[in-house]
Amino acid sequence: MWRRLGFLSPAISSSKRQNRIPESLKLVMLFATDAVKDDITASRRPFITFVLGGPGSGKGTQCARIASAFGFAHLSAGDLLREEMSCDSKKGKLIRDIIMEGKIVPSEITVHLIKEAIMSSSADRFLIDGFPRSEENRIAFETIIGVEPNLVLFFDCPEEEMVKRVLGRNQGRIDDNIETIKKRLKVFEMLNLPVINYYSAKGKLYKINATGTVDEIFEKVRHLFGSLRP
Ligand SMILES: Nc1ncnc2c1ncn2[C@@H]1O[C@H](COP(=O)(O)OP(=O)(O)OP(=O)(O)O)[C@@H](O)[C@H]1O
Ligand SMILES: Nc1ccn([C@@H]2O[C@H](COP(=O)(O)O)[C@@H](O)[C@H]2O)c(=O)n1
Ligand SMILES: [Mg+2]
Repeated sequence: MWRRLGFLSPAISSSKRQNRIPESLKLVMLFATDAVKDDITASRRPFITFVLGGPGSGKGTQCARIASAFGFAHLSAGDLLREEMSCDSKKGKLIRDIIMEGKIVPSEITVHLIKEAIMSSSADRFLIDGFPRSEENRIAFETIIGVEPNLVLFFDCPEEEMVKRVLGRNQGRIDDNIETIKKRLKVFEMLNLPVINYYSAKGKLYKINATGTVDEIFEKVRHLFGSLRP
């Protein structure tokens, strides 16, 4: 039924290079006192599921189904960034440039947006879609928000299928073109797989074969969530 993911082998050896924490994030972490963390955890301890997978693996599609079937609030890191990107500001332009390049936006920006979204919601369970995309993302979330995910879902999909899906998406996204997709796939392998391996080693990762129809994949997801008591 559910396979806990064993250690993934590809492209992990270079992950150590990616674990460097930028000075700006170190400062944020220094000031992420208990008082700040208490914003979210003082009155409640929400059930948090991180949803991971390569570009076009079906994260957003399955999250929408899970949200409506199991009462989760769905927060997509990419959607939050795209909303911020549409602001005519220096930060908006920075986000736009990074998304165009398929790179990862500085963690303090993304974690701040997620934190605001959690705080302005009354939900007690969240799907955080497309996050953490890197070890830096993961460490920033744990430090600033002060909680770990209860569960991590990984939609495992062959590259060829992901490329086909993204190119057929047709939602006007600035990163849905073949040049950016190639870069996003590289970034996924370099930066996101180490995070997936980290949660696998912690026994929190559930890997789902993301080939097949939306309904077939959701059947597997439904089985998992149906067995949880969040
Ligand atoms: N199982 C599936 N079979 C065929 N097409 C699918 C399937 N799941 C999703 N799609 C389609 O593939 C495209 C990408 O799906 P989706 O947006 O859910 O992926 P994603 O993982 O959120 O991607 P991204 O990381 O780029 O946001 C969408 O057009 C969606 O309708
Ligand atoms: N944690 C994240 C999530 C996303 N990004 C940037 O947004 C792009 C689109 O994300 P999707 O999840 O909607 O595919 C992604 O390629 C990144 O450029 C990010 O930086 N950090
Ligand atoms: Mg998505």
